[in-house]
Amino acid sequence: MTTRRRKAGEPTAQKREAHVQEEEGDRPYTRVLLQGALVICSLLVIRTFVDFEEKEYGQLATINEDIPHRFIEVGCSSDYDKEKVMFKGCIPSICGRVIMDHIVTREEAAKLLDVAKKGLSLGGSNGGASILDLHSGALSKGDKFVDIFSLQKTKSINIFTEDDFKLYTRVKDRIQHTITAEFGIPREKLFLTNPTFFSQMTTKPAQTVHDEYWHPHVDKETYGSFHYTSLLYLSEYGTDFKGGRFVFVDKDINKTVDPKRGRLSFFTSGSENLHYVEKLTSGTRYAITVSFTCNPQRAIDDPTLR
Ligand SMILES: O=C(O)CCC(=O)C(=O)O
Ligand SMILES: [Fe+2]
Repeated sequence: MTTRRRKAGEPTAQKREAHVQEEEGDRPYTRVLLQGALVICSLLVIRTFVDFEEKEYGQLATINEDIPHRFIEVGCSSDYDKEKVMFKGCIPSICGRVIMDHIVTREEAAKLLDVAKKGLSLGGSNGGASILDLHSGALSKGDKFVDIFSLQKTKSINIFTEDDFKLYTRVKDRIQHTITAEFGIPREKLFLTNPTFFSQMTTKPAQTVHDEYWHPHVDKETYGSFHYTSLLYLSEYGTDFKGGRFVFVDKDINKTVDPKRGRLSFFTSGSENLHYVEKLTSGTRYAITVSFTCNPQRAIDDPTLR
């Protein structure tokens, strides 16, 4: 039998055992500590992310709200300075955004949706957004535009009725009247301008840059003649489509407008109202962009059945 002498400073057998037990007991304790730290870190990350999301998006009009009237003033950009004298009384002196859910009824919006669908069924872009302009007849088809009225003739079909046009004009007149009342413009100083169009947005990838609806833009720059832009929503965020919210790009936080059938949103068209539409993630979104100008030379007539 061999025995070994304990060296000076070497722990006794009992001490060694106690130490081993301590180490083994330590491991789960350390693990619990680490797991705790991990949970706290994850919670912090989630919190930061939620904060970021909240900072990124303020909600101006949600799908669950019913909004008789909401006016949000924003400081006017200098975009109108050169035109103030020329179009006195019409150029905005107060700029802003307005949401009104009761100017157009849900029934009227549903009928306009039918008009949009039957018109767009004759065409449709290769992806992204498609438009139908009842004034000029322009309809997206593939990677270009065709004239829907000529197309009707070639196909010997009549898809629109007098009533469709009457409804469109009646709704447009009401929107125009609402904008003049809201911004204090004499009625005879504001004119419908082009392009005024139905839009259809899908998840199908856009093939041309014109069909990419998700880029931030200023309507006054993009379309030239616009002073007031209005958007009438024909379908619903969350049920008819997902994604596709309208977003005002602001310095502090972006503000969203959820499209809702019959919801009217209008705003001054300068760079105080930079905006875009979020990419859709499912479904199809329909709206009408109804555009107004203070420049009588850029006025367009009501559309007629041809
Ligand atoms: O449909 C929308 O919500 C916005 C469309 C738009 O920005 C435009 O037509 O210029
Ligand atoms: Fe726009």
